[in-house]
Amino acid sequence: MSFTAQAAAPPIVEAIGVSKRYGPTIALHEAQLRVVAGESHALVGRNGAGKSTLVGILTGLRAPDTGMVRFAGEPAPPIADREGWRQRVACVYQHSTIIPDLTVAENLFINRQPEKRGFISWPTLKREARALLDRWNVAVSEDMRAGDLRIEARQLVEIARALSYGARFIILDEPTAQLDGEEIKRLFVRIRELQAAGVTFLFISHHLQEVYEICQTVTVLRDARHIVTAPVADLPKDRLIEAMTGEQVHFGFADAAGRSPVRDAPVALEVKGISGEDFEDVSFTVRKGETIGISGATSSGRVGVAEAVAGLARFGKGEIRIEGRRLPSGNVPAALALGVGCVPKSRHDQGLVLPLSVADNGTMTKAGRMGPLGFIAPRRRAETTNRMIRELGVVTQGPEQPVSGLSGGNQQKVVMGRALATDPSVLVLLDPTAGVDVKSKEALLAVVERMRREGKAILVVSGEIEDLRTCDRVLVMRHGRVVAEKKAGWSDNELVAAIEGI
Ligand SMILES: Nc1ncnc2c1ncn2[C@@H]1O[C@H](COP(=O)(O)OP(=O)(O)OP(=O)(O)O)[C@@H](O)[C@H]1O
Repeated sequence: MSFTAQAAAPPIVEAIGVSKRYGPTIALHEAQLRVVAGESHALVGRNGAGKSTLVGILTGLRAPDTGMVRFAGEPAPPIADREGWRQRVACVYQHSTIIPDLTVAENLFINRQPEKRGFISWPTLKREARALLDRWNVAVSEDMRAGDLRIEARQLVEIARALSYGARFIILDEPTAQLDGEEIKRLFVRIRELQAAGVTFLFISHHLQEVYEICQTVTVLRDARHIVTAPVADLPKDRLIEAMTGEQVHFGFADAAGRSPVRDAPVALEVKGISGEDFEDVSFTVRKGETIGISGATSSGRVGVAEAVAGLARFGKGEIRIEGRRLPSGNVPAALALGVGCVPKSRHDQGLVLPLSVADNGTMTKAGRMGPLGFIAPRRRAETTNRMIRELGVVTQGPEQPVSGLSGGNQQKVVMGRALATDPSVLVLLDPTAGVDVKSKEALLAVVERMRREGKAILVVSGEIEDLRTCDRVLVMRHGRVVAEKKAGWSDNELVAAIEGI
């Protein structure tokens, strides 16, 4: 399409004056979005700005209270017409919609298997799946169990599935959140190829540099409202952040570079030669008042080491001591009892019970400590929860609100609050700021710094530069082993080079 034809054509998708409330919460207020065919369009905003609500409306999962959605100038299908929506739009979520126990081919053609006289024709199914994967250049076997796919491959399979329904507009909801540097580079190559082949993307990310790298246009939502839509080239980073936060801000992430090293404080965490499923012979110590980072690619073994310290994963050889006392392998209650607090990797699968309240989630690790038989006296529960809400700045309607209604950043603050509720001496933080916006990130890292000053020993396991900058030292892992150690003061390039082994 020529540039003038493109400008004249109706947008591939348009949301006009869309509003949505959840009880007293206004999730969207007369919001608008206009995505031109062929572009990659970023949708950004702080946690709770209304992005997921808008995605729900654009994909027909939720009806707006007022306003409308149009696709290529035509009104969207009725909500009940799932097939109609699938032909126009798909969303690849952070949490996969793929069924792990089915093969890739079965996942691609779920509920629309080719039939021969009323029976599913397996050879045809496989053949069609192969053709579909080849057409979109997805190098994945159609016979593979979908649960065994890496996240990167799983995302491509989901994109191919959406394209096979006819949709040429795809929403990517934080697609890079669980990928490492190399994987992100490969994903971006594929996005550009698909874009050249006529696919339009709406890209949601809290990593603003990615917006500049992959998108041509950006829309900012703030407090349920549309703030601005502009070419990314016209909106430099400080103005973009200003649009997101509504204030001129200078972010002050804690930085360990100027701090004098902790030398004589007692060792709180001692890890000696431990080996586990994906790591080998890992040793380090963390003193009270010290923050140590572990970084590396997603498959480097960094998560395994952290989970071993938190009791979430087993280790075979070696030993872990918490203030001198030996930690049994793979035993969460024992880790808690010895004084380990943990922010686990996935706040949905391991962290929070979504239907339960802020108070229930926040005090869960304390049951059994506050009273006999795990019963927590209502007054103590309320005190603990209110303190957490205050100290961590959780934005919530109150202690009894289900955490499912909180934004991502506020959910993460509850996970952090829960890790701190037992007053641990060792804190293990896995990707503590994943999926949270710049300001919540700053707030969470300020809490980490406060905990360090109070004398806790902190282990931060992360791929995020800002998280690692709070650390006195960063251990870099590759293929299950610690291969480098960087003292605070490293440059981004230096650390990335160590992580990627360049
Ligand atoms: N099911 C729900 N029940 C009650 N409130 C909700 C529900 N879903 C969203 N909200 C509220 O609506 C507002 C907008 O939330 P939304 O999830 O759309 O924001 P977001 O921009 O996607 O945030 P994040 O970046 O954290 O994912 C928030 O205040 C949120 O708490």
